[in-house]
Amino acid sequence: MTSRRELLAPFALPLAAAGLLGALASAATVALLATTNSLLAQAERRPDELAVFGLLCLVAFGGNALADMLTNRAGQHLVARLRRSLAERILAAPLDALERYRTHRLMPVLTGDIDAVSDLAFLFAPLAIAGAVILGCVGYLVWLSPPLAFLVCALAGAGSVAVYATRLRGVAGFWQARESEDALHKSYRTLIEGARELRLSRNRRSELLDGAMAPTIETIRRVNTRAINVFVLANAAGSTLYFAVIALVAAGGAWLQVEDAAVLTGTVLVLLYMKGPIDQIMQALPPLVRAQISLRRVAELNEAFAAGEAPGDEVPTATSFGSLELSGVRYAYPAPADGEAFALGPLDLAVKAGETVFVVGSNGAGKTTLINLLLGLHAPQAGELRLDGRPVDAAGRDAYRQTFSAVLSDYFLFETLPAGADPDAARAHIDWLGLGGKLSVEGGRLSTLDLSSGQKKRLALVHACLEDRPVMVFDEWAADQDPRFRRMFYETVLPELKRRGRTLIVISHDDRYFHIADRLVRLEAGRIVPATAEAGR
Ligand SMILES: Nc1ncnc2c1ncn2[C@@H]1O[C@H](COP(=O)(O)OP(=O)(O)OP(=O)(O)O)[C@@H](O)[C@H]1O
Repeated sequence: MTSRRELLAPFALPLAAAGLLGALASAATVALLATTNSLLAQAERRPDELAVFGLLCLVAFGGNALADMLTNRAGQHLVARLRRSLAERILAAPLDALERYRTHRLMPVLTGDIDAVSDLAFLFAPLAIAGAVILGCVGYLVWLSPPLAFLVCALAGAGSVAVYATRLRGVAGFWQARESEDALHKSYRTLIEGARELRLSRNRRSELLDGAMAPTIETIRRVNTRAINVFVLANAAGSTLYFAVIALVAAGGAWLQVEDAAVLTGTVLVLLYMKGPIDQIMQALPPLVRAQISLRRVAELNEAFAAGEAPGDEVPTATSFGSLELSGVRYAYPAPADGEAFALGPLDLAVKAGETVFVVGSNGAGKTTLINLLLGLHAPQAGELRLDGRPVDAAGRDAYRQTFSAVLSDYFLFETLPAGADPDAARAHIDWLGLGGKLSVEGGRLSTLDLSSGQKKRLALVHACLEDRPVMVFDEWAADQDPRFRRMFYETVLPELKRRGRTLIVISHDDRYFHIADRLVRLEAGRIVPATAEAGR
């Protein structure tokens, strides 16, 4: 709740100003109605009354337009601010928190919910104006005839209570549909990311379409139809009730002892006019409810990533780096529902500047988990990580990570060169890794990323080489290289990087090349075990 208030707080002032302007415009509108009624009742039009009429038109127009423009501006600012602040929070979030949240839950919030929240602001001025017009109209009705005004208010009050109760039922429906939309997003991801596998398997296709997507789509259709029908029913009932009130007023004037014809015509005129703002409020309810739900989701996301990592400023340089150390470090993944969690450690490991360390071991032994801890991507749950003898805490973790350049096993390839990279150096590295005829460097960008998987991996290595970082980490880099480039990686690239003074941490299954390492670190079931003397032969 606090978070929702925090999100909207900066917009309270412009929205309040818009509300005031809206109220001014509404007062002018009600005055216009009164003037119209008195002009209709007179045989002759006085010039001063016509001038007042013109002036009121101007105030109503100006107030309405300004109020709408103010809320539009506040709404656009709100969306821009939410987009930026959520992106910042996601970038600063610890990786574990991001992995726990899951992409299929993240994307609908970043795309749909932020836009829906802006409806709150866009709807504010029209609703404030509509509300003020209704209030003004009621005031005018009371002035015309208190008994008639009382009748109108009693019937309208009863109608509002009925509409509010129905609205609560509709809200529950929208909330249910929103949960299903997350499931739909998960299926969309499978649809796109599993495109090839789905084309190879009819069974998987029908499993996805008929088994997962169709029931979800159907649930959303059913729930949304029902929720909107509830709103529509409430609106229709409100409209009918409204005409019943007008009929009562028209026919029952005598019964209420209203003798003045101008009072009766005035009341009917105001009632007819009031129908517009009342309908406007009714129409705005569904988007308003959706916006409230979206705001709750945005606030949840904001809260989930509230504990971001502070970007420290002390970044080690290639010359200043001395060593990194893990001491008594443990890390366990959350336990799956039907099994035991994998736990790494406790383990101790020190890597000194200029060393080439190979991390080896069987599948699932914990090599990537160890690398994620060394890179500062996961925080140790026990023990300590040290850089040059100094413990790395949460505040220093982002700066610590700037020590490394890495090509991870599920790496992401950027289209642009690393900031500050020399294009000539980039071209030299591209040629060195056999990509010369495949792509070029134009204004800090790579001409294409349409490459084979082995070529993409070489390009990721180019990026890593261009970053001037003291420690380089490779997670099974050579796994998808042909024998020539695999050999080149171990016998040419790694020795060259070592010659340049880089510290190298390499996850490898290529036991033919273990002798390239200064030292082997062997992992088995999450623990470091003594390595045989294969390294540095
Ligand atoms: N995100 C995760 N959540 C839960 N458990 C995980 C997660 N990632 C990995 N694991 C578990 O941790 C164990 C170690 O995984 P890790 O990726 O570190 O192994 P590895 O030695 O790099 O294996 P490989 O040689 O196959 O790449 C595995 O048994 C796996 O089940």
